Formats: sequence, structure tokens, C-alpha cells
Amino acid sequence: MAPISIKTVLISESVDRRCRAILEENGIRVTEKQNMKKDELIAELKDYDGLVVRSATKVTADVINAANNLKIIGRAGTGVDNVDVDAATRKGVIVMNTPSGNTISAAELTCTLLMSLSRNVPQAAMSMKQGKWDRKKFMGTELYGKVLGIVGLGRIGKEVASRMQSFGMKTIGYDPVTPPEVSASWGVEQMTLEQLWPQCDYITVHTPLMPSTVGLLNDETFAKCKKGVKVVNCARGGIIDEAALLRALESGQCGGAGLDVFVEEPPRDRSLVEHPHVISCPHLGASTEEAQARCGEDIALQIVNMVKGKNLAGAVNAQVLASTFSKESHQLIKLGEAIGVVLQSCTSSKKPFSQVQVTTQGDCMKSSTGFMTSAVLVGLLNHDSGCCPNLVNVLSLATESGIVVNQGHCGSNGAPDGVCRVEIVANGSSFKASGSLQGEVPVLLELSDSVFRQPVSLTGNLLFFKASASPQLLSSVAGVLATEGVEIESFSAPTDHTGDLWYCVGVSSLLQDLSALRPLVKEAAQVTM
Ligand SMILES: NC(=O)C1=CN([C@@H]2O[C@H](COP(=O)(O)OP(=O)(O)OC[C@H]3O[C@@H](n4cnc5c(N)ncnc54)[C@H](O)[C@@H]3O)[C@@H](O)[C@H]2O)C=CC1
Ligand SMILES: O=C(O)C(=O)COP(=O)(O)O
Repeated sequence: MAPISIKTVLISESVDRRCRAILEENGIRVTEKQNMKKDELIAELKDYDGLVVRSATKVTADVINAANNLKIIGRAGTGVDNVDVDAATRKGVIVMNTPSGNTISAAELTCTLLMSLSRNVPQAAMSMKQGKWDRKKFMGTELYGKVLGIVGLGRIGKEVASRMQSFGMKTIGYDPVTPPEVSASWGVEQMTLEQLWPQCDYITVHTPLMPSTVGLLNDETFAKCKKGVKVVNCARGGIIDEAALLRALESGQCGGAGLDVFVEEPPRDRSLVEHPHVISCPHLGASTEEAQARCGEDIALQIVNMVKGKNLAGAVNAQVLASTFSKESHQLIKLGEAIGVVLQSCTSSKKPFSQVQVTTQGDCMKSSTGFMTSAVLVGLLNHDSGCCPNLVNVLSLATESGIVVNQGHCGSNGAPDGVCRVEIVANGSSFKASGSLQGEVPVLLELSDSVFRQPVSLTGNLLFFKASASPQLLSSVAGVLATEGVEIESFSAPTDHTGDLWYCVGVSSLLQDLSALRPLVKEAAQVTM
């Protein structure tokens, strides 16, 4: 892929100074501006190519849609729920995070809250500060021998498990993705949530916030738990339903909660924070010097490596891009886009497209099918008014336009290796094109039923026309072009000579108006590559 140019970055939160330093060392201008209201952020962001945030900046659809230069949103941390990733994808903006930089810190805070819940440390410390010496009130329980349920066995869940095992806790858990044998290898027995709830003395949640995890612990599931169960949420506010938690605390069904995160941050409703059995922190899971240094450094390096065309790490919405960071793939993307452009120009009177099928052929294209499909779509949709397709957003743009996209790969079976075949359906008719690389140059091998004798080099100005073969065809076309002051630089004719077929000439400049060709040809289109 052509390197993405990022010249200016806005950092809208307190991100470790290494982030700014690394970006600036690599020629990127950085502005740091914190605590902006939404309108200020919208006004400020229009001048930037990149935005770096933590969890407090709400990068909503209206912020993204107003930021016409924005190419990347970097999250110096894990959760991207404060970023409207779908809106960013539609706008062609890459969203990337640094998912492992703060794992240990979040796991350590979780363990701290579990331990504090078992021994009432924060409440005891407060009472000491008030001059008291209350040994009876803060009687605790051991963690040893107790059961800890871990919901979400990803990076943080795993680290919490191994730490709490060293206290002699039995760790059980649930995760729809992590295989049971994997979690068993780090001492967590997996089971269904129905089986898990009644067994736990403590429950800690470590999932992302998404529709399936909102309210995982609610009135119904609290009722299935042991009376007095203690819960910790160091993941995202709302995974434990806040109203249900308050009710469970008041009824004694829940014996205590450690909360680092809230649905609204800071929470205006203080009922949970002020509850005597709740200990809470102002979203401190990642607030350690080490985690911030890692996340700040990681996000800056990831952006710099992407800008330099080295690799794409941490992208959450642009997986197709990750495999495009090689010289070979740059040329293949050019090929895909060029085939798309040719097809869109030669069928422009027949739009809209309803289907696009992209097939890569031969072993050397095996891992290219995904990005070739996106590249072809970029070429096909490039001229649609109001949409700026790129490899990040083009699949969603195509789906939104009702285009059915299919992709596949086939062996070459004796046919040439390294060919990209495209078939589109527009207004019920099918059109095909295929191309490949000759050296580094993208060439067109076929267009509809015309197989070119001399592959068309997809560079410069190209004039395509459909006509029936005749000995005078080229000289007549050349005559019209000469009248318009346009020189022919190359000519590709089809191998076949029957019926109406496509021809292509490389020209010194595009014609002002194609109508001069109309008496000679059935259809004509011109493109600049
Ligand atoms: N409090 C803080 O400052 C911090 C909070 N976090 C939050 O912690 C959470 C976990 O982070 P990581 O462990 O790094 O993420 P991860 O992606 O490594 O792990 C999340 C796990 O949750 C699982 N999961 C998804 N849906 C589930 C469901 N319905 N039930 C059970 N498991 C489900 C996934 O399969 C995955 O294994 C995230 O929400 C992240 O934003 C992360 C760092 C700091
Ligand atoms: O990384 C995460 O998911 C976090 O919640 C940390 O958030 P923060 O960077 O401290 O605002």
C-alpha cells in the first residue's frame, strides 16, 4: 500500500511524553490540547491527520465526520469503546490501539481491589485517618480456598488468574473464544455462566463492552450467585449493571464491589461510590508509569511504522491493510485499482453495479485475495460522487450501496499464475476484466470478450473503444485523434476479430470530448492511471 501520510497529530489527553517525542523525531508535528469540549474538538481536529486519545475523549460519529483530513485515530490503551469505530471505518479512518501495554497494570489493580474487598483496607484506612482504632468493624475473610470467577479470559483475565492462584484461590471462568484447554493450561477451568454464577465467592469481569456484555451481571444473574458474592469491574462500566449492583448491595446478595470504571465517568450519580461496601477508583487501571510509558511509546511507534510503510500493527478496523505492507503488494493494489477504474469507465453508462466477483489465480496471489478485492472496489467506486473510497472503508461503502461482493482464489491449472479476474454485474449484464503484473507494471489482459494480443499497460492516458474489426479502424481513430491534437503512443487489439470488441490506445492526452469518435465506435471511455 502507498504509505499513509501523517504530518500532524493532535493528542487530546494526558499521554506519556514519549509519544510526542517519537512522533516529532519522525517529522510529525504534534499539538497537545486536553479537556476540550466536543465543539472545540471538532473545530480543532479539522487541521490534523491523526488523533491520539485515551478513554476520556469521545470520538463520536459527528467528530469523525467533521474531520476531513483525519486518517488515523490512535488509542494509547486497550478499549476503543470511546471511538465510533463503525463511523471511522465508513470514513476510511484507521483506528488502532495498543492492547498489551496496560495489561499488567489493569490486572494488578484488579488484584488490589479483590484483596481490598477481602480485608476492607480502604475503609480501615479512612477510619484510621478519622482518628479511630476499630478492629472489630473491619473483620475480613481469607482469599485462600475461595472461588474466583473470571468472566473474559483474554490478556487481563489470564494475568489476574495466575496472580490470584498464588493466594490459593480456585479460578474458574467463561470466555466464548478462548478454548477451554488453553485456559486450563493456566489453571482456569471453563464452564457455562449458568454453572459459574452459583460457585463464586468473587467475580471479576474482563471483557470488552459490547452488546453481548452489557449487563452480564444483572438482577437475574445476581440472584443466581452465592449470597454475599463480591464483584470487581476493572473493565468497562455497564458490564455489571449499576442499578442491579446497587440493589444487590442493599439486599446483601452482593457483599461488596470494587469498581474502577463507570457507565458515566466521572459518575454524577454517586450512590454506588458512596455505598459503604463499595471501594472505587477513578478509572486507574492503566494509570501506572510503566503502562503509560508502554502505551505512549507503542502508539507512536505504530503510527510511525505505518507512515514509513513498514507494517501495520494494532489496527482494529483495517485488517485488510495489514497484509499490504510489501513492495509486491503495492503493485498488486495498483493493479486491482486500475482494473476497477477500467471497468467503471467502460461500464459507466450501465451503472449501478449490483455484484462484484474478484478471483485471484495462482499460488503467488493466494494471500492477496482480500486486499485485491478491496483495491478493485476502490477503482470501481472512485468516481461515485460523495464517496472517497480507500482500503479501509470500501467494503462497507459497497455494502451500503447494495453491491454484493464475492471473492475467491483458484489454482492456475496450467493458466497463467498471478492473475486477478474481476466480473461485475451492472443493470443485469455481466462485464469481465483480468490483469496481472508484468515485472512491476500492471497490465490488462482481457476486457469483456476481448483478449488483448498485446497486454494493455495500465499507465498514463488510455482510450478504450468498442468497435467491429476493420482494416481502417486504427487509421480512422488516429485521424480523429490527430484532429484533436492527440497522439497515439501504443495500441492493443484483441486476438479475435469477430463482432464488437474492445481496443485500447495509449494517448498523449485525453480527448476533450469523446463524441468525435462516435461515428467510428460503439462505445468509448478514457482514463488516466
Ligand atoms: N480499567 C482500565 O484502566 C483498563 C480496562 N481495560 C479493559 O479491560 C477489558 C479487557 O481487556 P483485555 O483483557 O486486554 O482484552 P482481551 O481482548 O484480551 O480479552 C477480552 C476477552 O473477553 C472475551 N469475551 C468477549 N465477549 C465475552 C462474553 N460475552 N463473555 C465472556 N468473555 C467474553 C473475549 O473472547 C476475550 O478473550 C477491556 O474492556 C478493556 O477495555 C483494559 C486496560 C485498562
Ligand atoms: O486501556 C483501556 O481500556 C483503559 O481503560 C485505560 O484507559 P485510560 O487510558 O487510562 O484512559
